[in-house]
Amino acid sequence: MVKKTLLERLSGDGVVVGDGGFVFQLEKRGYVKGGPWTPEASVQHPQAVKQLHREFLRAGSDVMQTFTFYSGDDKLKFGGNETGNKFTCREINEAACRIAREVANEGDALVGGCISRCPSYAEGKGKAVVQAQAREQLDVFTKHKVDFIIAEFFNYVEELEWVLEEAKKTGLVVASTMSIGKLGDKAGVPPGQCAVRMARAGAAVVGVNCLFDPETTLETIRLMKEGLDAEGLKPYLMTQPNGYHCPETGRNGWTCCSEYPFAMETRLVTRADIHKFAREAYKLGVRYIGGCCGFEAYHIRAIAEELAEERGKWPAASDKHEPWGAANRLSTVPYLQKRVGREYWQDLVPSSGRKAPPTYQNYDIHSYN
Ligand SMILES: N[C@@H](CCSCCCCC(=O)O)C(=O)O
Ligand SMILES: [Zn+2]
Repeated sequence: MVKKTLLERLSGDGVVVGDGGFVFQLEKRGYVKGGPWTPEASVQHPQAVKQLHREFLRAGSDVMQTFTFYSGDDKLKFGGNETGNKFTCREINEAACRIAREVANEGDALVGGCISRCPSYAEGKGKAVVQAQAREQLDVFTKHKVDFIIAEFFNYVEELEWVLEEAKKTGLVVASTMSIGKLGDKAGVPPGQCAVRMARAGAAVVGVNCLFDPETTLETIRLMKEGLDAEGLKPYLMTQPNGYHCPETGRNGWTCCSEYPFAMETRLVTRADIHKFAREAYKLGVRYIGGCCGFEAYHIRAIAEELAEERGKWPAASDKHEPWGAANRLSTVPYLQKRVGREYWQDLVPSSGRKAPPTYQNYDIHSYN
């Protein structure tokens, strides 16, 4: 089957549904070490990586992002991490490309070769070192014929420009996202200027991923769009926020929350939140809509279901899910049978359930017999 390319899917107002979060999900499942967050699981536990790709494919993802986040050799060794002595970037990227392609071929999905920021930039090692690291990763993507490149999670637009310079040489389409909020990158470059520089450096798709929640991400992509419009630039827009409500953050996003990274659970977004996010992103003109850390398969399904009409298709996982809880009618509990419909779920504000701070509601437990 000849698959439509990324640009063919995006052209004509098409919508591409991205995948969800890998390192956070695989850490919870015991296959990734939180802290370094490196992707050696692509070599050590390929079945676990494959399973997660499959879950996102079934949920509606059009893209299998190679599990190569933070796979640069400098990151694998960073801080004395033993991982760098046991695994190389090349072998991780090779394994990850094979896994992503295998699952992508189980459906109509594309493979996005994922490259992310490297510690060498922040350590000031310079352009030659950063670009040599990027070439190592990009070479594997070229060899494995990935469908396009995803350059993600950059917090300095200059580093991303250096990587985009190398990525352009592959001849592949590049989608690039920065991990920034309304305040812009770590050097103080505002979001609009970051977007303009990404587009001018050759990215066909520009946007933001992670670090910020869906609401902040929408505000940031709006600023990016304004910057692009002012320069008459029209790249496609992409958003893959994290899946945790964290409005109280400055330039460094959710890492400022004391709960980051191992106690974020009560902040997790609901599927109703993601319906809202997907719709707002679509109305803003975003056409590559996915998620990052915290986004599980049911969140991706919520994107695919919210935009099913625009996409002209439903995800496979919808055969086990009737939108807006309609299947609750089949519950044996009378009052649960009533918890159906968009009007019930879309504005429900979940409690954390904890007694302190008092964010739980004083239910009369006898009213639910
Ligand atoms: N494509 C990747 C993006 C991960 S984004 C950030 C992960 C944590 C980074 C950190 O705390 O250093 C994934 O889905 O895991
Ligand atoms: Zn993330």
